[in-house]
Amino acid sequence: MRPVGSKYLLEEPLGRGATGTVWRARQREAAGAEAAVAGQPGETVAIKVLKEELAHDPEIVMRFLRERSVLLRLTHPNIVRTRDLVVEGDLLALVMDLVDGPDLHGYLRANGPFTPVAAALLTAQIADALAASHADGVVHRDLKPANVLVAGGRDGEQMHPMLTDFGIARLADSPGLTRTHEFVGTPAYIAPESAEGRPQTSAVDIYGAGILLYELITGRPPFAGNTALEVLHRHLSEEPRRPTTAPEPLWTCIERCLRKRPEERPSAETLAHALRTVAAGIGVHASAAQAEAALGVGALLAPDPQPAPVPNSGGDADPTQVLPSAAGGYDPGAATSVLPSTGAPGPHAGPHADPTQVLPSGSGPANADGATRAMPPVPPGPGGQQGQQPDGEHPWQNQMRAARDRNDQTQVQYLDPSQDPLRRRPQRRPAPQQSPRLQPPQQQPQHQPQQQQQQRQPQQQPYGQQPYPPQQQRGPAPAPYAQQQQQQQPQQPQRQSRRRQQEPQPQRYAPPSPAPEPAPSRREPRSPSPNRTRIPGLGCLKGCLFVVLILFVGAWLVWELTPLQDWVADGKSFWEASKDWITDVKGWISDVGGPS
Ligand SMILES: Nc1ncnc2c1ncn2[C@@H]1O[C@H](COP(=O)(O)OP(=O)(O)OP(=O)(O)O)[C@@H](O)[C@H]1O
Repeated sequence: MRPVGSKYLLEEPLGRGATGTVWRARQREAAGAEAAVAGQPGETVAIKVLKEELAHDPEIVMRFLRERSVLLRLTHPNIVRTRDLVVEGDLLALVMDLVDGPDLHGYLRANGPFTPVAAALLTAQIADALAASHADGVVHRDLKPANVLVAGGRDGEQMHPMLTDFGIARLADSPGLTRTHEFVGTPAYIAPESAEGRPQTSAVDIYGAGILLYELITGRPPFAGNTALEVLHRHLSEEPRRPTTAPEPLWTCIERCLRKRPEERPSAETLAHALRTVAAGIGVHASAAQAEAALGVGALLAPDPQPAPVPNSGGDADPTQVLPSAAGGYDPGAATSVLPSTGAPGPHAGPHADPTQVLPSGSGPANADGATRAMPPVPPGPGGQQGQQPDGEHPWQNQMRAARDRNDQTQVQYLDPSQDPLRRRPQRRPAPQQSPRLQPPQQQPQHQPQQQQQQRQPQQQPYGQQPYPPQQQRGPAPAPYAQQQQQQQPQQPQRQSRRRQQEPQPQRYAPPSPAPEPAPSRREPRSPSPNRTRIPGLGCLKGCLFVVLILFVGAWLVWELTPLQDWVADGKSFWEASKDWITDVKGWISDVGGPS
């Protein structure tokens, strides 16, 4: 097992995403005061180890530390709690509560679409989580089924969705990673303004909630295509079609969320209320008043008057400029990608964006937005003045060093390379309902079509053995909800995860010393052939020569050892005798016919 910081041990990978790998891990000892949750020795947690390329980028490391307080204080029953942030050497990790359940993407693939009532109630809880985070100035920006973990749901329990990956989009959105004018997100879930590089607000999460709701009731997102470019175009230009399975009030909610103009979308709080009204009014036990309220849900869905802004999220859109570059393979349902933005660089983004713009300071444009408000104050430097380190050190580098010092206390212990969990990949296991996945685009150099090719793969299946309740058996739900859920068959759920293409693993723990445990037996590698030179046709030539030799020897033996020679001689006499015989016959014939 591999230690992360001095407090945690990674046990097994749970899944891999675009920004890192999530591990089941165990707490070695209680975390320090800097953690939001101290935890107990032996406690199981989930740890997201961010990709090395993120961890190597000083800008991202600083952003990681800057976001520390935002992430740690974000608590809500429908948000996966971040317990601690670990900086160890150049390893960055988020310690989270371990959620015992599949993600919504895997659940959906295993169980099929939800009933409208169930989908409305589930999305209402997700909207609750969004409302709480938006109130705190935090916009998720990567809402999708894979980022919703589902706890509960067994033995009649009600499903409990929990939103995860908060702040990850913000981390990955660093100029260090995206370098040029790009955005981080999932094409199927990207809001039009993000696709165009226009400024983003919390309305992007509402758009994501609309897509999610659509996917929950149909099993697929409304805008699909073979390339990211195609999907982006559809988000920008196509109106979603009402699915046959969507009751009118529910469609009203979806349609409002999917408005192209962000300022026409409702707030998360309004959406949650509207969805509960719809769920109560479309069930079979709905009263006349409830049904009427559901039909009038449009009146509830007023546009959000004050959406929370996303800092540095583009501007000055020019869709024609960059859209054609957003081509490439595309996984419609899954992966978070770093995509080229479809807009021109805005005042706070782009290749020349000044990262310090997002640093809290007394004034300036960065301070005007909500997310900046949520950031912790800049600590004073050694000289007591913020941002004025003698060697021009970035004000956040103190924190970075302090965090590293804190975590570098980790004892360096021998780790057999074959046992290093960071070298292992999530296990691929057969899955009953694995959906075929398309290859998403891969990240390309600057100004090129880029996306990260990712592949979902089945992974450890902690739920594979346990019957997860089907949507129609999901426990004490509101009466209409429970009744509506009697049309679908139960299936085994499974967790699914994504794996980026051949992502290199951190290899920091391989000091040579005796192995504490015997390494698992491995197949002996096949020894290479001694004849390493391959001559085309040599085998055939050798075969032919061998056959000729055999024939020659055989013929010689037959000639010498059999009476063939006598037979040949006899054959000559016989031939001559035959000729004499023929001559005699001819003479006889001429004698017979001659005088007469
Ligand atoms: N707190 C957690 N508890 C249990 N499992 C988790 C937790 N967080 C993530 N997982 C599992 O790990 C998988 C991978 O998580 P990750 O967030 O890296 O994936 P992702 O959201 O698909 O990736 P990305 O958004 O970076 O493309 C998830 O699909 C989920 O099954």
